[in-house]
Amino acid sequence: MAAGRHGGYRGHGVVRERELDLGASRRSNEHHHRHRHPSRHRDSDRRRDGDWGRDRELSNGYSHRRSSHPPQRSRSSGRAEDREPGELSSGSGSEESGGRPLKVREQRVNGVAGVSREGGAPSPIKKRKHSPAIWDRNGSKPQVHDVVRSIREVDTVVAELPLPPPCPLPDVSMLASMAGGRSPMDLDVSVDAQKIEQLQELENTRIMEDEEEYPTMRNILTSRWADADEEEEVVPKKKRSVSPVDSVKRGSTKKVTSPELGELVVGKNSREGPSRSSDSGVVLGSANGDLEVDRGDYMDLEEETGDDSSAGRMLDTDSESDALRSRTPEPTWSPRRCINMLQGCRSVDEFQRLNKINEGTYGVVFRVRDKKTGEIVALKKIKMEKEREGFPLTSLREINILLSFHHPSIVDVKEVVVGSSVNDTFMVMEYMEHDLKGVMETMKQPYGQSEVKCLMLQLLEGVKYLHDNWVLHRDLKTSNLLLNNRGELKICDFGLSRQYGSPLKPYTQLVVTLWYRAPELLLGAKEYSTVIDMWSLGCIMAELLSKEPLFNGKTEIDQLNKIFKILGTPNEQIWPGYSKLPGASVKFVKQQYNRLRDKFPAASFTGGAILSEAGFDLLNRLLTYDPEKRISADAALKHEWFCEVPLPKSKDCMPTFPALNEQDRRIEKYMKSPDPLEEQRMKEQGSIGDRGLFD
Ligand SMILES: Nc1ncnc2c1ncn2[C@@H]1O[C@H](COP(=O)(O)OP(=O)(O)OP(=O)(O)O)[C@@H](O)[C@H]1O
Repeated sequence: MAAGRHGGYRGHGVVRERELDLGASRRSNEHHHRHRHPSRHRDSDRRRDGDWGRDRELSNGYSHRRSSHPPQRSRSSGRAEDREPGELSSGSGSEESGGRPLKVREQRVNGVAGVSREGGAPSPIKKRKHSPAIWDRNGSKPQVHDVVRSIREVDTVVAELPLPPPCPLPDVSMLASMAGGRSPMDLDVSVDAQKIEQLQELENTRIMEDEEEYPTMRNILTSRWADADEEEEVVPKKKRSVSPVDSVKRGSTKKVTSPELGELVVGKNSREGPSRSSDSGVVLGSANGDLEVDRGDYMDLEEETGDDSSAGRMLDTDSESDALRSRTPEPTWSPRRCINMLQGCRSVDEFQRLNKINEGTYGVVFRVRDKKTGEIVALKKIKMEKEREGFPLTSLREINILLSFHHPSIVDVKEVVVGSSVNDTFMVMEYMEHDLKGVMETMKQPYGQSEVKCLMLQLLEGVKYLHDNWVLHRDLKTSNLLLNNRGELKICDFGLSRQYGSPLKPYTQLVVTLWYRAPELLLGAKEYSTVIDMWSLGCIMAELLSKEPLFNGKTEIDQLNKIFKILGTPNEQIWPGYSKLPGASVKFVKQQYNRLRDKFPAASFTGGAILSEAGFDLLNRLLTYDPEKRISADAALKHEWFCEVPLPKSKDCMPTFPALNEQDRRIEKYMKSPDPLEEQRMKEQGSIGDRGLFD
């Protein structure tokens, strides 16, 4: 099975030969070129992005002899304004459509899923979601100093909004009708939509229940994507710890609190570790001194002490929060509601366990056989917080996104199944033989350029699809990229993903595994968008080419130093706005620009990673310091590198490997970047020697 249909594992000692696989490449290039680069696209791309063939200075500060590339359209003035956030589109939201979601038809280009613009054919999966931006229309942001007024305003705002009414608590009859008395396996696409609705209801129910607990914290009750406005909430303050980010911004007079960069506010039993979400419990200090909260972060958390009221559970008491607290009803969460929501799902007993694939921070993944159909699938058991009853909201988000999104580069979630209790909930996913991290650890030589192109194209297609649909993945890394022996790459693990809206809002910085975390996050930027994912893609591209993580820092400071060492220390000139970032006040050693080419030369006599001029240009664009200038997924897909020899390898010709996921994974001995939650836990336990940038 692991050998795939190629009759055996293709070894990886012939990388360079593969580069010369020009026959297939040429064919696929013609095809690729026809579909991916029709002249009208190229013209418009050039108009927008400039001709990258002329001399220019790279936006990460490196002077480079290729062409100047004018800054891309401003992220705030591009798609974000043109298209209503939350509008689901599988197409490329390019300028040709004025940024509106295009009606597209998916097609395979060189074995890689692509999209083409289609005049009128509606996308079968086009779907409108409720936009977080809707909630911003008044531009009002509740202030900490006026919590009581905010409470009233929240009520008013909620009453005004043209969104669906608050979802009723689910009941058995609703669920019975949802399931239609049939197995979820029998459900067709329309019923699938019902399942998604059900998940949305459940997510909303959780939000509502939290609202019941914290009525003053929530101003969005009904939107499935309500959490996207996470930081608009107003929370009474409690000084748990002081963030150097805030110190930098506000000096020593700060009144409100922010945990340290990415600090996780843990539940009542901190020894049990943080909540399911990396976002969970993260409190952000806003520039104006108000306290802003990452919405989802409260969902799964319990009070720190039993006698704390829920509204003030993470925060120090002051008179406002006391007043607030006195109005706060006791938590009313009932696990029964969750159980009800899961009725109609098949039982996990209908699957035969074959082996445990891997255990991540948030779930355990098993390889199983569907007893009914014989199909091999992956089951991800959702880890529940021990400290609190209830279904983790972030797991709901992950299920919700994965059930909603269908794309060849995104792992397909088929259904949700349950065990004997609500604590045993599983996502049934298509089974993939490997993840990219595991594959690279077993490879003797790194991928060649044509293979990297094949993988990067698939990855970019998936990321473009997410961004077009207003979702940030926020944890792109090699272990979250699954591979099968048909050469297909799929993005998984949407545990940290989140919808974003326009205008940009502050989000928690504690996202993205350290090694793949964008510099603006490391430096404490509170507003970020899709380009944080693009930085991760740059790190992944470099890792594919060299088989080594590009920046493997141990702490935030170490990570920044590693980045600066290779790309140079940024300054206001190459990154306008840099000096205003909280972390920029730290005196970093001045490093010269830009040593990336040393790592990826155009030719190598030692068998090291090589990268053409165009490939290097793309890598530089992905690793551009200034987020405004960093390349988008859409533009990256059209990059010249994918059109030059060696052409992207077709998926069918990609190397195959023994299926790692058919064995229980050994304890990982490999260098591993802690994920954001793990990182937080280590910080709390003091096991990161070199404290973080803002500690
Ligand atoms: N559909 C799948 N098929 C095969 N293996 C999978 C599948 N989904 C996940 N895995 C394996 O399980 C691992 C963990 O999965 P996932 O990243 O979804 O869990 P997690 O708990 O969120 O992990 P993390 O700690 O990295 O955030 C993946 O790296 C991959 O090796």
